[in-house]
Amino acid sequence: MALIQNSASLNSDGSFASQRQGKQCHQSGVRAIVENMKYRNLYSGLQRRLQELSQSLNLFQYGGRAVELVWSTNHRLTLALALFTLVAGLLPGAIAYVGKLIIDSVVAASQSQAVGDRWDALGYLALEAIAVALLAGSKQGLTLCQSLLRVLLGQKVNVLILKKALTLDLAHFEDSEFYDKMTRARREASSRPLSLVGRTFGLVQDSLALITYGGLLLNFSIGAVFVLMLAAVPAFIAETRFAGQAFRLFRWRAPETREQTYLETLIAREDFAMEVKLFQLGPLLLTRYQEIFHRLYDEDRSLTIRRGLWGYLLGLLSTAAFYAAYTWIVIEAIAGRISLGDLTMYLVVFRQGQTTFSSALSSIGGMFEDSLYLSNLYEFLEQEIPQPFGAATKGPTPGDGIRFENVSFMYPGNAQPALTNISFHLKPGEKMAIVGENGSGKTTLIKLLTRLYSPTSGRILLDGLDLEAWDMEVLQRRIGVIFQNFVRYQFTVGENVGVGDVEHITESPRWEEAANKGMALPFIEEMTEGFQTQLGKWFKGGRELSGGQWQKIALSRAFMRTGADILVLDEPTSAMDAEAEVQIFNHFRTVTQHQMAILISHRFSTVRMADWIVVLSAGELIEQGTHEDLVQAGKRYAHLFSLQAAGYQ
Ligand SMILES: Nc1ncnc2c1ncn2[C@@H]1O[C@H](COP(=O)(O)OP(=O)(O)OP(=O)(O)O)[C@@H](O)[C@H]1O
Repeated sequence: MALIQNSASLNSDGSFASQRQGKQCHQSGVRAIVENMKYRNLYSGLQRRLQELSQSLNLFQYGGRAVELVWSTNHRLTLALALFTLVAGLLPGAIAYVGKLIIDSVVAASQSQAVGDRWDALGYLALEAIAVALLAGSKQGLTLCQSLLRVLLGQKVNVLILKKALTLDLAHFEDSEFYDKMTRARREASSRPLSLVGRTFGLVQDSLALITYGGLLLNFSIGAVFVLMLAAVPAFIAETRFAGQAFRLFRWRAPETREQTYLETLIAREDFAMEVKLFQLGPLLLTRYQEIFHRLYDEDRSLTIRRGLWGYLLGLLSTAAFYAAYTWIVIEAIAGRISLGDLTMYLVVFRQGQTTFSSALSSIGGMFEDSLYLSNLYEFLEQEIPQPFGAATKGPTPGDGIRFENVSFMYPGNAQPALTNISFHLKPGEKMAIVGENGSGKTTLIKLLTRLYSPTSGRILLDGLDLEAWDMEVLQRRIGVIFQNFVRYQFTVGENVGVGDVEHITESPRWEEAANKGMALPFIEEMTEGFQTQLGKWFKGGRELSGGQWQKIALSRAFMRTGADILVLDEPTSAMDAEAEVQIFNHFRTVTQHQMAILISHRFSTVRMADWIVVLSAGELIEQGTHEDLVQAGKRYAHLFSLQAAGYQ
């Protein structure tokens, strides 16, 4: 910028000088700007590269964390792994050295023909055989430890992930990025950590071998060792950079991978099969799946080709350095300055050094890939989850019931509030119905009441105390709830009812009582295995229920919480026949006499039985009162009621 200003002032000053002078000044100013830009570009390019490199190098820290993880999984196996790595790393150098001793002693023995020299040669031979046997043993030991650790570690990481998942809020499950992290973590839980450990130890082993080779070469020339190490640097940097790029690619494409997984699920899962078949969606879904694959494959191919090409070219540099040093050694041997044994040892060192070197390079590449996984795993495990802070087990005015005071709520990421300024009071023993068109906020209101979400503003009070101040467990014990999308567990009938109160999940008398209240008992008793009948089709002998029967099971589940004084039913009878519905509600009133109940329904025949009705529209409470009041008022409720009544005439 300074230069641009400078050049401008030169031009304006130039009005006093000759035109030529002005032109010269202008030209030199432009040249300076161009030079400056070049340096700046070069500098920022260099800075970017360094940043990329340091980001890539940062990933190495996960090697340490992986070792920690393995250590905490099983101390003994980790120690054994380290020991075998050490032995497998040091022995190749020792074997090369013993090889030299064998040749030298053979040459000496053939020249002297002395018995002692012959025994020396045979002794070295035996030593080499022992070392080779040890090496094979340590490699086998490594494989053994790794297979055992793989199983233990897979289990440990899976449990860590699942434990964390249990602490998550509902909002986390709805956050697609976070959900991505969790699915990726789960997908590769059993293989990646150990693979990283295997590669970290592999790298240590290769490095040890390279160091011992270097040590052997040191006798020959320190310069040669230095040149060989220097020649390895470009290949190392290139590998690190490409692995870093692969990492970034992996992160960017998370949404595509998720889409692929989703398409796989649609095509291959039993719950979607019926609709996919009937709508003939199969070919369309498969084409989409393949398109995503080809897009990803094109990116992968280009990176893989560049990585391979650069790896080969830069590898050639180290090969050239190797062979230059090798030629030097051969010349020294011809000149008789080193022994035949030395020559053979260096030959082994060079040959094995090359293989070890390329194996170390591929370990580094692999370590990066594994580190990506671990960085994702740790990001998931270390995500802070704010814990509910309330600890109260009772409110200041027991028997006050539930109060909503100016409650508003907006879902994270939404532009419109789902609820605005909702206020009402529900007293103990009262039955309240919520009505409103689709999307008016009925289910959201229930989610706030059950504390799956907290209001954006306003308060919800139970017994005069804000829900936020209640101990979460105590609060949840007081509420029995079924949502419209309740879970159809692939468990037995009894357990499907029992999950409503996990502390009594296996108590069959309770199942029976709850199933009776939920009106599921008659059809359960008709099944040959009764409460022991396996439900769903995932497991052998499983039986499928009708939609209405499932709803009765879910309703019974809500009745498992005998201590609950609040019952929340979100469209509990939508799949039931008309007779069952009437029966259920008459029955419902008698079994919930002292409980508060909140009921969401689109059927006015049900709604009219409530003591109090709340009408929602676009997130606002537009009317409330008894059925008779609201019909008389002649507003929205009366209109909807008469519409539905007309449909039955
Ligand atoms: N998890 C969510 N994330 C973001 N927005 C949501 C979420 N769930 C619901 N919404 C939005 O909040 C509004 C209210 O939804 P809600 O499910 O409470 O309606 P509802 O009255 O229960 O509808 P229905 O009668 O169809 O069950 C809708 O506009 C909906 O799009």
